[in-house]
Amino acid sequence: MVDIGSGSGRFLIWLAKAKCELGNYLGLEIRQKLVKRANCWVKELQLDNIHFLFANASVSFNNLISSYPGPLAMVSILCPDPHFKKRHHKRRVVQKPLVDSILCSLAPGGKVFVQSDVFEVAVDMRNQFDEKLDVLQHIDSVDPDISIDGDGWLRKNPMGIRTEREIHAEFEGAKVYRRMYQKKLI
Ligand SMILES: C[S@@+](CC[C@H](N)C(=O)[O-])C[C@H]1O[C@@H](n2cnc3c(N)ncnc32)[C@H](O)[C@@H]1O
Repeated sequence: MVDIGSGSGRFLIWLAKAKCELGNYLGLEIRQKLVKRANCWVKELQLDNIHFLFANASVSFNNLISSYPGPLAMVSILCPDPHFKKRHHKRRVVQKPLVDSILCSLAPGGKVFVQSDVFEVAVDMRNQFDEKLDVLQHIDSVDPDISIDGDGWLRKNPMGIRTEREIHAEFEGAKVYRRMYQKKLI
């Protein structure tokens, strides 16, 4: 699993501890200090199934992942930086080339999980992944236990582990908008 913009690493470290049977976890983060600190925690916790890499995912995702032997089970992009100003939207991490690379690297049945507490950013991510509904399907059409609200957002975090930003946003009373997709089997 790859978490893009892993921040403090909280989410991925908890996941790697809780679901060690599921495989390997890689966090990509553009802030080197956060990467260093997260890898220190990994060492202290003696986890051998997780690593954080200092990388600009927009530029390096494809290269990094193509050197990994085997397809990905999941890619998450959780509360990415919003870059509110219109002229800065091109700095948002979810752009067409990244979406295409993610879809290429996912195993059939592999999942993409995106969320944001900023509605406009969530809609932007949703639009970009909804454009790929020939390859992907939204998880509510696959898993009857998944509940979505009237606007198509997941009612709760399906991973059961929250990110740092998510905790902060929910503590402040904000809604977190979530979508999860699964790559079709054929
Ligand atoms: C708002 S924080 C959210 C962190 C974490 N996902 C969470 O939900 O708590 C966004 C993170 O993405 C990182 N980031 C932004 N652009 C990135 C890029 N192109 N590649 C990798 N990380 C990036 C930022 O440094 C920051 O740590």
